[in-house]
Amino acid sequence: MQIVTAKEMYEIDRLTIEKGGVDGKLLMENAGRSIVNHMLPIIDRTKSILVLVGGGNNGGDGFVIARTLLTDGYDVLVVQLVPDYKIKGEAAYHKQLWLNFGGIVHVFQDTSMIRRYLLDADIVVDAMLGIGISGEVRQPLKDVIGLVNQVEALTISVDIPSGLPADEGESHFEAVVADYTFIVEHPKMSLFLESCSPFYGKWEVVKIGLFHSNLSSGSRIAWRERDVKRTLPKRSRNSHKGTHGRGLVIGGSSTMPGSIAMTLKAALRSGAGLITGGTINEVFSSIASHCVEATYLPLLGKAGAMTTQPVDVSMYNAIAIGMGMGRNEETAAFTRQLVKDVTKPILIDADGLHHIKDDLASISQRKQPTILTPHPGEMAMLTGISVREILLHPFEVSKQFAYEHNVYLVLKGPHTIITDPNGNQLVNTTGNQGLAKGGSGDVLSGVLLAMIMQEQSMIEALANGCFIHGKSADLLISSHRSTEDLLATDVIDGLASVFRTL
Ligand SMILES: NC(=O)C1=CN([C@@H]2O[C@H](COP(=O)(O)OP(=O)(O)OC[C@H]3O[C@@H](n4cnc5c(N)ncnc54)[C@H](O)[C@@H]3O)[C@@H](O)[C@H]2O)[C@@H](O)CC1
Ligand SMILES: [K+]
Repeated sequence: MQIVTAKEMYEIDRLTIEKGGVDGKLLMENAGRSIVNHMLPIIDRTKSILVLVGGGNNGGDGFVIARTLLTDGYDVLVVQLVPDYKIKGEAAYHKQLWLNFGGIVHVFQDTSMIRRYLLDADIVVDAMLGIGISGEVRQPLKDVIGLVNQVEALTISVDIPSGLPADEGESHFEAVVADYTFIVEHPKMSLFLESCSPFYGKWEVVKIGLFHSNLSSGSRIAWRERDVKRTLPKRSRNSHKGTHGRGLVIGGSSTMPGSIAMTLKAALRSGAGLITGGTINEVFSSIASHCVEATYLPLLGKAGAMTTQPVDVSMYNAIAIGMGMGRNEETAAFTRQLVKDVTKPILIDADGLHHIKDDLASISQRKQPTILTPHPGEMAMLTGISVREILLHPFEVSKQFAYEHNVYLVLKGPHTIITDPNGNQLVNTTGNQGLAKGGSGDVLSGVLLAMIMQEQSMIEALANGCFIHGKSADLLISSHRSTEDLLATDVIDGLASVFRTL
């Protein structure tokens, strides 16, 4: 499922009309009809429906929706929020059809009129503004959006909640808070932004028959279960423990022994053949009994943390480093040296990210993949860009960083964005707020390590790992856990139910 900017959406629309020869009026008919088909299961025939239409093609979709519902016997009222002369082109065509079919258009007079209609409506269809919005919402739409958000009626937005930007980078907006949004053909970027996604409510994508096109701006794809099923390597009956690779996890310190234990266990539960924990004696003795399936590589410690030393990694296929290792200077020097020397794929998380912060230049020289897995706070530390700015432009910030430093970047959050060094991006579609807890990242690193060790394209391996991790949390929340009590270790236990369905 391709994620688009407004500009890309218009480009696909243009190609469909010019190259595909599909009339724009037909696309609008398809959009309105598809949306009604998706609405039917959630609307009741006895309810009264108010369709609010604006002056662009989003409003045109609104006229199609109104006509389709009217001919199906629904009680529909249309309020046009702009004067007649503003309705042009395909929208004017569909307005005329609405009138031909016996529909009435109530033209906006004042907000008290809207307030009255809203109070009488059970369902509001928001077709005021789509992806064509520019700048801050003007009056009277601004007030109307405010009123829509005050009433109890079920609000269904067409394509995008009115007022919401389609792209990243906008911080000031006033928008409809929808209960449902039926998105035309491709999710817009804002669906995956922390500041915008809550406005969408529940959402579904409706197909209207647009041209398939490869955009020049690189791929940006929402990664779903069907993608995981298609790309996740199947375990062969003939495989042995070495087939699925040997992984090494380096981390842990006397005050944080649990982190590495979770990473080891998560990697083993995600199909890793052989996993070794590289850690200091104090950690090893406290966790070995919790994770008996792993083997251990003793590392030299000083004051409860790792110190500089050579490590032979020749027998491992991939390495994860950083979890719970602490931030002292010797551990940092050890991490930097190891990352520089190792000629294997290496995933760096948590404290490891702090250690390599000032050595990103040598990271970009590495010949084997480097995977960095920061949350926004760590991303801010790595880039010097504020968390606020990162959350405002996560796609662009990720792309630039991955390209500049030649890394695979997993920017964690409610919609984790995975970016490869060429700027291709996959966005995870699983997970819930129960994962916003200590230990979640350690578990994710383990799942990702197991994925990296199996034969998959690197970006797909990372996206599959994020999907599986989030899905485990989702399944637990939908059965016997809550977002409050969910623990990182529960997510490890939940992996079984995810793998059973993939
Ligand atoms: N492939 C496509 O792109 C298709 C798009 N369709 C619909 O068309 C929409 C895009 O249509 P348009 O490009 O006409 O744009 P919109 O319908 O989103 O908005 C354009 C209208 O809003 C007004 N406007 C812009 N900024 C404003 C602001 N800040 N305050 C108040 N009014 C403002 C403009 O004056 C114009 O009248 C999509 O969101 C979708 O719903 C569908 O009809 C089917 C095909
Ligand atoms: K809308």
